Amino acid sequence: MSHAVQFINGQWLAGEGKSFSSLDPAKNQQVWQGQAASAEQVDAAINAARAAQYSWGDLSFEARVEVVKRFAEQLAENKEALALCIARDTGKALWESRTEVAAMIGKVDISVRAYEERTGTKENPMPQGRAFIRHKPHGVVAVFGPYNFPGHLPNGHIVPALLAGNTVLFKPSELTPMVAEHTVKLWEKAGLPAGVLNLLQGEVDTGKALASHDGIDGLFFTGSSRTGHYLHQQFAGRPEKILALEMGGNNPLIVQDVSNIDAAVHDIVQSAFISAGQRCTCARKLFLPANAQGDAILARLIEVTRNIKTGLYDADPQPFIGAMISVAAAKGMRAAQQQLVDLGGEVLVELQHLQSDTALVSPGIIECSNIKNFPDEEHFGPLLKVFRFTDFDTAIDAANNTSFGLSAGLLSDSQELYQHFYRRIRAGIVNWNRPITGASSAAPFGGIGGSGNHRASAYYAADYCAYPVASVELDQVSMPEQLSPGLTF
Ligand SMILES: NC(=O)c1ccc[n+]([C@@H]2O[C@H](COP(=O)([O-])OP(=O)(O)OC[C@H]3O[C@@H](n4cnc5c(N)ncnc54)[C@H](O)[C@@H]3O)[C@@H](O)[C@H]2O)c1
Ligand SMILES: O=CCC[C@H](NC(=O)CCC(=O)O)C(=O)O
Repeated sequence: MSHAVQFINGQWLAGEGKSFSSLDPAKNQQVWQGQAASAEQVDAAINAARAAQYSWGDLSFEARVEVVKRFAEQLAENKEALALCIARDTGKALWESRTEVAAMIGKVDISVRAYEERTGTKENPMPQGRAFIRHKPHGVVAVFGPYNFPGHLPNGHIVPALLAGNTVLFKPSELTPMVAEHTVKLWEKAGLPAGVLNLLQGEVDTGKALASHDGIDGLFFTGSSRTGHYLHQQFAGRPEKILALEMGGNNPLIVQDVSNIDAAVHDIVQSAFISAGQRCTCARKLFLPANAQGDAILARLIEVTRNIKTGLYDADPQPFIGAMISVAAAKGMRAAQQQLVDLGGEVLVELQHLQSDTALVSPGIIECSNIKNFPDEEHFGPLLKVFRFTDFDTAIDAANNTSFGLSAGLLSDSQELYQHFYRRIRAGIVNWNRPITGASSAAPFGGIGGSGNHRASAYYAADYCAYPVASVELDQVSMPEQLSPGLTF
């Protein structure tokens, strides 16, 4: 009998579509198998969400907060099991999976604060009556999640959407279905009413059936710029449906005038190689001065990078990075490295595919200063490209020479240099002497250019989960103190 992996209208059901599975990319073992949701099941889930929306949205905000806080309690009670689930579905080291679960728990209180601050109710005095600004939910929204933070990032849409009174159709990445199932079971234990959150597991066909369905009022997406642009085109001509796109990056990190070389190298490594380079905010391009200090930083970076431990998510001691999401992703990084060599890049540390039947790779560094027309592509893995510069503004111009604009950073002892960098750099996250990964949930999280559509997530997710309603109200209809000219009563 097929595994009941779809959660529709409060019931766990087997999918009616194609069978698919998830492999533990570190151990090359199947950890999950199920059938995708069919178009008919997508339709049924949307109908269930629509049927549940009025009663969910009619609850007081406080009542919705109670349910969401019970979910946070479930996360806390099950944090180790969920962390192991994330590690097995993604390959990421357990120490890091635990931080992802912690981010999921922290998301709840932050989202409650954000809702109240960004979309709460405000009353303003007026001569006759009362003026209010309130917010209302869009209705039925679809949430699409990526594979790299399969718990935390869909959670960053689902929690604010539910708090605002929306009902949700959740379409997780087909690469991490086990995490999605585990998370939705915790929502079920938290007592969400039937139909409020529906899980639609499947591959692209399921995603297309959901995204193209006229029964959704909006779609909140985290994933690649390729898919995001596809969805943006699909929603063209449908301004009545809200679309929030959180997409990729091709992020620069510039270093100039640092006195602590080890600290600079630490922040470069933390920016480029954490999560095996599978974070949207990872540093992809490192700009180093073409001088003795730049040489010293590069030499130390090469030495530290060669000693980075890659390993199984449950190894003891823990590795810095675990496996990438799939063998295909690992091969893709090798191909990207070769493409850059063919364009004139020089391998300083070779990105190696450590075990051909797993996704374990070691991080790589490639000197790309001599590559003309450097490809503006996101290589979503642990491959750092190095560029040497002699003029700081030229480095900033090169850093801005991208269609993306998610994260950027400067490592420098000079505040003046940072103020100049801050004024010139184009990105939604701009850091100084801190890694450019690890953004706070208590701040807006979004990029410009091909990294987003001006709907920042995290603390600003509340903004796209509800629409404003301005009202002027009087307890009884009554005549104004003074009639307008030309009126006779
Ligand atoms: N900006 C951010 O907040 C952020 C965060 C994490 C990851 N990302 C980006 O996400 C990417 C990695 O995630 P991914 O590979 O899972 O992204 P992806 O675009 O391949 O998939 C994301 C989701 O979209 C679905 N999907 C894919 N193609 C679709 C289609 N044609 N129609 C409908 N649905 C479709 C997938 O099933 C999945 O649920 C990287 O580019 C990374 O930079 C961005
Ligand atoms: O992979 C993409 C970025 C992951 C992470 N960013 C966040 O967690 C943003 C905060 C939030 O969405 O709550 C990072 O910056 O490393």
